[in-house]
Amino acid sequence: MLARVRTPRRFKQITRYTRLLHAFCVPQNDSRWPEWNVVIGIEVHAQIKSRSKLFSDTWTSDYTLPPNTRVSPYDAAFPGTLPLLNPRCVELGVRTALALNAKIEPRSAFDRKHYFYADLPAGYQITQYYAPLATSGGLRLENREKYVRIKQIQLEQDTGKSTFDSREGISAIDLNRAGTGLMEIVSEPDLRSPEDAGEYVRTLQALVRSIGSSDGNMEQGSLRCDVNVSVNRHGAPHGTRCEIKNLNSVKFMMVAITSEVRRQIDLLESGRAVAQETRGFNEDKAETYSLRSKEDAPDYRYMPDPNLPPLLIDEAYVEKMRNEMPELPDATRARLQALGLSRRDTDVLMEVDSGREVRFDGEVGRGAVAYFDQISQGRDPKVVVNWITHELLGQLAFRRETFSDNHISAEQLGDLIDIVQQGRLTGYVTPGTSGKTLLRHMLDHCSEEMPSKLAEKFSLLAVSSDDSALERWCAEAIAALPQEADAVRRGNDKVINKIVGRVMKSSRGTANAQAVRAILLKMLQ
Ligand SMILES: Nc1ncnc2c1ncn2[C@@H]1O[C@H](COP(=O)(O)OP(=O)(O)OP(=O)(O)O)[C@@H](O)[C@H]1O
Ligand SMILES: [Mg+2]
Ligand SMILES: [Mg+2]
Repeated sequence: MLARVRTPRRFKQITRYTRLLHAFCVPQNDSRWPEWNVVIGIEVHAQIKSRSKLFSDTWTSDYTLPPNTRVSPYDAAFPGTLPLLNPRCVELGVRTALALNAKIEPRSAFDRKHYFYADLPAGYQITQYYAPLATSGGLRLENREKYVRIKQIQLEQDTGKSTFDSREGISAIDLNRAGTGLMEIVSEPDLRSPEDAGEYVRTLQALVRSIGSSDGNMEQGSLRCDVNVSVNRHGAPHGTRCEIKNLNSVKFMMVAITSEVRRQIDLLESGRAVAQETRGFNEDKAETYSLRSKEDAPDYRYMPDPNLPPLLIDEAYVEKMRNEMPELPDATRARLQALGLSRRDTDVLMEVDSGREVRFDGEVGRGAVAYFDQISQGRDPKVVVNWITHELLGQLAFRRETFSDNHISAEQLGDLIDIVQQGRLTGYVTPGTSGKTLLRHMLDHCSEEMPSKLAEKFSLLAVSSDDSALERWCAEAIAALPQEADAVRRGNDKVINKIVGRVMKSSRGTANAQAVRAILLKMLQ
């Protein structure tokens, strides 16, 4: 007989590391480019979700505000104004670094990166170049069994926005965004395909959202990617990289990488070389184009910012942040699956959840996972998830609404699930259908009324056999049908169905026919 041996933890760890090692070293055979290895590293810029900007006390804005309504003299680089570091931005940066398992540097510093552009009034951007906030982290890609190393995380300022009006021939400058805090999260070149890159950005997006450090909204520009791509033949060292700037959708990023890989392979196969350059992406043509070559790369003249002291972070602060960390997506997934939810249901809940608001001051998240957690207290998790993902989300989708439009509270949905599960709903339709009808009614009519009360109002609650209403209806039916009643008394049992029918009619279908029959028989004995 085979003995069952528990796999020691260390062994499991070693297997995992071997797998990781393979991800780095083993050539990937991709049928799209069978002879080539693709190497990708991504710089993600995530806008920090703080109330005020990185170095001024002006409130951060979103794209809906009129231009230049959130600008302080500092943001506009008026002479004599000085930066003052916003501790909230540091806190959210540290939380992000912890979520990425990175090492928080006890001493980091701010530098000036000089370049001239109309949306950068000071002529330099404050960033962390020589000493970043955090280093050597990593992110696990659940669906691709991959671990991507994170080189560093740094804090920096966002720029303003310039829009060129080609008819008038002028540029319009909006400084609302100028000075907003950004986290630049730089990966090592560990990604090997457009799909890896897509999964990496989505996972990172879910992570920053789950800890509330960024909206991570690519369409609105609060998460932007610079993607570095190179190709090499199997076994050869990494090739020369090109950096594609400012991609703001996962889909376009994947298209941009595919097209860039093909361009580089075509160059190399025709005997030419790939020149290191910065490139843009044309969405209409699905092509990348050259912005500037390495030779034209601006000299940023980095220098430490003389107005900002080094940022010192002690272990006690990091420990405090670590203790206050909310549940991270990996842990949430594991917890939900341990409750018996299917992978699909878990994914749906977490996907719907990703737009959630999470605050650290004790307030609970308003997302789908929090909703599920609240309702599943004391109820069957699988039944609850079914009501949320199938019934509720299904009806919301039918109404072209999303989860954030849902106004049914956790208590209300919990109550609805209870009355359906306990078989208290009945009617001419099946209990499940009545439940769905009630749910639809609740979505149509925003109210705080509990479903059990609504069911009572609409006579959808089953009347239990000990209910006095039942006996009253039975007595009334006997009085209304004296001949039939006599027939039953004389032993003609079949006639009782007519009296039962009468009672069911009085109860508008809410009575339990078996119970009615039993009561009638007792009364007519
Ligand atoms: N051979 C390569 N192929 C693809 N990507 C690479 C390669 N070598 C490095 N990279 C990636 O390029 C990126 C370099 O980013 P980093 O911020 O360090 O420097 P940079 O792009 O030169 O500076 P800047 O922040 O000014 O754009 C990293 O994500 C890294 O993983
Ligand atoms: Mg960079
Ligand atoms: Mg770069």
